Amino acid sequence: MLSGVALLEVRGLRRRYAETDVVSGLDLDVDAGEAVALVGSNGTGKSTVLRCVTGADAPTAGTVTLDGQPLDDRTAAVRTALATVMDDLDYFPDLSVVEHLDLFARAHRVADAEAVVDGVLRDVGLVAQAGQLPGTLSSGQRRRLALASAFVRPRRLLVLDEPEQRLDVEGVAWLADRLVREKADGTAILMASHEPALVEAVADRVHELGSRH
Ligand SMILES: Nc1ncnc2c1ncn2[C@@H]1O[C@H](COP(=O)(O)OP(=O)(O)OP(=O)(O)O)[C@@H](O)[C@H]1O
Repeated sequence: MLSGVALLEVRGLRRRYAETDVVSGLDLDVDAGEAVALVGSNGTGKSTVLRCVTGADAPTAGTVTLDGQPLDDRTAAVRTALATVMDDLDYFPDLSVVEHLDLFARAHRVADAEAVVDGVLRDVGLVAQAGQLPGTLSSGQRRRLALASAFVRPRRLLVLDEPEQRLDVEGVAWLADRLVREKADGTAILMASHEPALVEAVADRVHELGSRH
């Protein structure tokens, strides 16, 4: 971290669709080892904020910086630092669970990829499904694979859109514990969530969207 500069800084973020400001002037900071949660009713702009942060969408106004530099998802430094789990992870239909994770880890040049993948498979509870193709997984297992894909690669900032989706009660408890460990390892987390127990367990600060940002 540069002194006085949060790892992630969002300033004056505005996103207008047609004639409506979905997000109007959001400021937030997330530092290494911190988690910030975006909460609010359906349609209040949580995913829009996350997409503007990751570069999947372009803000109408405002800035997003990582280490004080404009966050540009085309740069190698940002692609190494930023791990996202959004709604839309696609899988290769002919690669197994373990092959997907191996691919992510090796593409990001993770040292000892095999051991890292083994550990994450155990952690997310997909050891028995390691050889299965994505199309044969349950929806909760596919969600666990999406989360696992973020945990096998380098990361300084995790951006998670409703990471609790489709997880069972035990899975949500595991996720809370895992995200607390991520923070302890110095990872910053920005997440949108509808799960109060997850927010309570993980978030250092909560931004409620939909009222005043
Ligand atoms: N590409 C788009 N074009 C027009 N409107 C959009 C577009 N993307 C999002 N919106 C609108 O912006 C608003 C915010 O959507 P967003 O997905 O950010 O909400 P959310 O808070 O994540 O909701 P949820 O809790 O349902 O996931 C919604 O009214 C949505 O219809």
